[in-house]
Amino acid sequence: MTLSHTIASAPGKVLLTGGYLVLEQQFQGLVVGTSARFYTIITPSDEPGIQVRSPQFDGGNWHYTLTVQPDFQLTPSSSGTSRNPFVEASLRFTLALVREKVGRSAFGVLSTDCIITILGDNDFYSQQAQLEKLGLDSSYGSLAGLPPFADTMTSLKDVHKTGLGSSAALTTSLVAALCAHFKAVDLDNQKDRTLVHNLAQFVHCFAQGKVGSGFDVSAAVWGSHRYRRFNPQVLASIMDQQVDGTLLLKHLSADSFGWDNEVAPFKLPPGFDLILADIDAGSHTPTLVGKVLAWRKANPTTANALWVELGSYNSKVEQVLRDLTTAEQKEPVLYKAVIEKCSRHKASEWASLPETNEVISKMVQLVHNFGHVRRLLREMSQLSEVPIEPIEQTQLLEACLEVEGTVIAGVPGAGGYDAIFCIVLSDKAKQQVRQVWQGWSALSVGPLLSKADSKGVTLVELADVPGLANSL
Ligand SMILES: Nc1ncnc2c1ncn2[C@@H]1O[C@H](COP(=O)(O)OP(=O)(O)OP(=O)(O)O)[C@@H](O)[C@H]1O
Ligand SMILES: C[C@@](O)(CCOP(=O)(O)O)CC(=O)O
Repeated sequence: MTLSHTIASAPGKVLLTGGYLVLEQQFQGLVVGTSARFYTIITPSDEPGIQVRSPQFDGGNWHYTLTVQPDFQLTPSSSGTSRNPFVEASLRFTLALVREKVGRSAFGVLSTDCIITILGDNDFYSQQAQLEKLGLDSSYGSLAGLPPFADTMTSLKDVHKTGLGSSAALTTSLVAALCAHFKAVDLDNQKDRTLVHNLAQFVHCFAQGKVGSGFDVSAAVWGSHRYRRFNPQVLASIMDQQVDGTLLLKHLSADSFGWDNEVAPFKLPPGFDLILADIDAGSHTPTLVGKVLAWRKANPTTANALWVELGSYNSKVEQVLRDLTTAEQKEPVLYKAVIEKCSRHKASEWASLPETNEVISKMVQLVHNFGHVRRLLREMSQLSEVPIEPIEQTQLLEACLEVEGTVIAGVPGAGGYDAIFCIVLSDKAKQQVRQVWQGWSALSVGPLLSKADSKGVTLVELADVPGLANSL
């Protein structure tokens, strides 16, 4: 039987609230999907084996041989550092599970010879080399002029990533594309989507060598949502290279016992635009996380109180954002007028505007609650001596908040010197914030093109995505 090509796409993420806390089931995080996405294209081939290409990278080529008799085995032809753990784990475990799901005899008649092309939106990686080659600065306009899926002119090992979650979006798009290509799932079916989620979490954890919080894979599958993690035990028991398809299907199916993660859909309120910047200084997230957790362990009483207070302000931020969405549905005219009005003033001035109404008071509460979130993150920084919102970032965020129409400015995820996000109310504010970034000399601040996009993993057609066909 021959199959035509299949393309699956999954988004990147920004963790607005819940950094560090989402590692624990007791707490939740607010994660927003990005318009930057990964695409996996599977094309049947006459050449034997599975060839995987990442044309944006030097050395982005891997070849695998799959045998099913006498044992199911995936053998990579590359070795050592040139192997790609995320691609390899996606292929090994997804194909094993697919074979079990579609039935061994049905799988036996399918050809698995194919070419798999992996493409990530430019926003996932620093575009500095392309911009320099073209003699362009790193402004928003220059970035927007680059071709889609531009060559990074470096290897995956050396590329500067921007923190949108490339490995999670890659894993999710590859797992979903394989499942869909071999007709093991229908992504419109909730249980099948849950299977894709559980499998992508397993693959991602296996490839990174530990069970993490999983919010990045969750965002790649479900898009924007309020996230509560799964019990890590659900994966710990099957984290084994030798795990077979039967066991995988049993543990990863939607009905399987133990999956207690929560996904509550979420969208930014109308008129709220998310903009992002990559900070060139960068931080090593695992080091930050390791130090914060070590401090938490050594100081349980202080840390617990801080975690609980921060968790409560994180929830308040989410609730006000939800209330604003409801207010827009109930009173669209008033809501629009308030957004208009607030876009012409600094957030610090909103509390003293002469008008009083429910929407303005929600806007003021949002600013107030997010101020507390940042205060508590700075307290965490000071107590643990980890630069989560370091002073250089505080100064930049405060400058962004001086722009009329900026609602929120913060460090996403684990914080550090990696990135910042702002939520603004107008195009003018967007431009002005980007001007602040461009003129900022204390840190090198590079804008990203991404917007918020709440859509999770999907199948797409070649013609629907500019640049996709040219990259094949
Ligand atoms: N385009 C790609 N093609 C193939 N593999 C990729 C691609 N992009 C990322 N990867 C895989 O993901 C790995 C990077 O994962 P890692 O966990 O280090 O970063 P990350 O936390 O996902 O980064 P970020 O959030 O900054 O994007 C790469 O080493 C590679 O194995
Ligand atoms: C600190 C942490 O909660 C968030 C890290 O997020 P990011 O990779 O910085 O987006 C760790 C995690 O959940 O993986």
